[in-house]
Amino acid sequence: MSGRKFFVGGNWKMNGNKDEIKKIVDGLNGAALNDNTDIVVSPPACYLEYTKGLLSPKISTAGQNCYKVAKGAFTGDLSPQMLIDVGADWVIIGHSERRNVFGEGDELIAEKTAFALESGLGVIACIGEKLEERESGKTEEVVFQQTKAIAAKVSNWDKVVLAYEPVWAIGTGKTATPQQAQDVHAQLRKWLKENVSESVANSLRIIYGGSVTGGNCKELAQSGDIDGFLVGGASLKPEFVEIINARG
Ligand SMILES: O=C(COP(=O)(O)O)NO
Repeated sequence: MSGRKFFVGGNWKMNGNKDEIKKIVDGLNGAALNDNTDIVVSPPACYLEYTKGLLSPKISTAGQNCYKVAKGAFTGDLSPQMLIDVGADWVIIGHSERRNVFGEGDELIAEKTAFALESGLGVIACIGEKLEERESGKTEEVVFQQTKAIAAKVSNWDKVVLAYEPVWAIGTGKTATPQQAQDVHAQLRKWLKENVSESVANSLRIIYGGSVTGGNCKELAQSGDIDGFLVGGASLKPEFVEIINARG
């Protein structure tokens, strides 16, 4: 195997309330979870401190986004410092919903990634192509461009996890096949070796997201360049335990 520790994140998106979060966390705290997996859950920001207070220490929390400065006149946004203040160790940046719903571009995502890292957070940096880009053979061009923008601003990759999330697989039930995902992950690792360093290419966790379930996670986890998952819908359900334990 790669020697890279398996990483599973649960992106709860804009879902949940205190009662529902308590039920989810009770389920996770009561489950037998693989010690060889880094586990992170990402509730809406307003529930981060509440969730952290309920969680077993085996599970970390992540923000779903943050801005690129520590404070200021940015109504509605929040900073890496605020996420750290409420116990988060990680932040998801550049999710396709931030790109395609809220119009965040590669440059801003790269700047936010760099500042979050400098502030002490780990970053789950998201990339992925749209269906029309895959169908026109532009998958590699798109994900390389997204990664290149991040690489231009990031000097220390130790606390970066790269999440390949094809937009056409997010929330659709149309999961990439293990071969499709493995192919892109391998190409990304090759790009990193050629454009960043062999050390970063070998050590960076590249995780897959897009309709991962308890039913497909084990097959996906058998691919050598798939180092874990970023899970949406299924992370709100008991099957998230199976996904955490996919690489037993
Ligand atoms: O957005 C996702 C994936 O969502 P789904 O698992 O619901 O496809 N991860 O960040």
